[in-house]
Amino acid sequence: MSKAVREVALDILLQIEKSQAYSNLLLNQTVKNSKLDQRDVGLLTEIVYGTIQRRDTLDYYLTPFVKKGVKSLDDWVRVLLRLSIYQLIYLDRVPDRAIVHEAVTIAKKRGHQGISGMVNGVLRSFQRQGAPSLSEIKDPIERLALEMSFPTWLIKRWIEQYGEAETRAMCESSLVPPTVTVRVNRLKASVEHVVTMLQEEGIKANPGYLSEDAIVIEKGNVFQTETYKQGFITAQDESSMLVGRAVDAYSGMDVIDVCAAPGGKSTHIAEQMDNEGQLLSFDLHDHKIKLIKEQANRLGLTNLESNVMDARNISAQLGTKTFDRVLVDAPCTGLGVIRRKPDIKWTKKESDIQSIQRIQLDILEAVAPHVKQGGKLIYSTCTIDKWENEETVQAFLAKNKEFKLDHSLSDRLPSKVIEQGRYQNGLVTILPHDFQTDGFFIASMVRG
Ligand SMILES: C[S@@+](CC[C@H](N)C(=O)[O-])C[C@H]1O[C@@H](n2cnc3c(N)ncnc32)[C@H](O)[C@@H]1O
Repeated sequence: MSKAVREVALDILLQIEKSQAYSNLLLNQTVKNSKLDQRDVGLLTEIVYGTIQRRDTLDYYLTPFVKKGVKSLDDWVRVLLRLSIYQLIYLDRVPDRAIVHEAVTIAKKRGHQGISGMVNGVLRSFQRQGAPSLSEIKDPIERLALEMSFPTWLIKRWIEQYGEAETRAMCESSLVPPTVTVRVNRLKASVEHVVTMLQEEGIKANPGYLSEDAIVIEKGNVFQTETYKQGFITAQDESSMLVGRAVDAYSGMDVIDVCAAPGGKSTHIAEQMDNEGQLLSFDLHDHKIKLIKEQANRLGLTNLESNVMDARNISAQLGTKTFDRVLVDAPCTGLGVIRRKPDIKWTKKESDIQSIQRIQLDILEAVAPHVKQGGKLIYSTCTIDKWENEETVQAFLAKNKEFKLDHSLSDRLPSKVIEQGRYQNGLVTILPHDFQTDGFFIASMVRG
């Protein structure tokens, strides 16, 4: 049973490494096409995420045991050793003997006698001698980076922006498995009612901690339930739900969401508009529009219309049309959702921040004339990098004097966020460890 799981894990990890495939998408796809049972899926998920999350720490631990150097190993051997060491250190439910035996069996199957002997030798030496201490690393930034398994540039950047304690807390929270949360479709039922419906279908669920629309799923596959299929709920993180509330849209308004796919926030806004008025949901990519439409159909939303558009060319497509609310849930580095997509920390480069900020600013500039006088422009990201957040907003405001920060945003945020001290003058940043949610940034601006 578990031998198959480890081979599948090895293949997924190799694919992520080679083609920079997204871990969550690849894992979901593999699980869908496999015959693995629920327990095996749990183990597979744990090994894949854990090995990516702890990649650099695992390589550091392996270093004294691999004479020719971890980097010079064939990719598959390095990944096999990583995932085996990960299990030896962090998983209690599999006996160490079985972990080593299975690694050696896989090595025999994929390589020659010498390689399986080497894998056996490395893992047995590691068992005997244990992991080398990280305290030998003198440089504090390098030590924290290896301890938490984060790239040094990111640790440095976060320390500059948030200080050492917050950086450590953010890293630690990214190593904890993410919670599954869903948003209740208020057009159909209340949170309490949906919790009962889910319990009747064998799902352990509780009202959310941060968002008034959220339900936290403790146990069970919620996406197989009738409650889900009949459009009572949508998968969404609790901090992401705060964006929909920040938009402050109600029935009869003209609203536009220019970076809308796969539709998490658009469908939330459409629900708050009581399925009335007009919500236009656009995205750059044609194939993603289908996802928005599927969600809107499932949820029974008829006030939402979706189409392809490059937000930077909005005027060419919509002329001079203006809206009461404009949402820019911008493309970003995703540095707030590393807990959910751990590969982000290895694939993003520091230079990506600057190039993505250019796109964010271009989108804001292009949509600004389409905000009605007295209307609101909401800018959100799932990154916590200040350059993509506060700096982007300040740069936009400096050039667009008719916009001001909207201080009424605080009225639409949960009191917990204000008490945490994360709100300031129309801007809010939620760090991943604040409430064990995704990291998020929201700015609300009003056109004078
Ligand atoms: C953070 S995601 C949006 C998530 C979405 N709002 C939700 O809640 O489900 C950013 C989206 O922006 C889209 N995008 C990137 N550049 C764009 C552009 N120039 N114009 C419109 N959409 C763009 C991407 O395809 C991606 O779907």
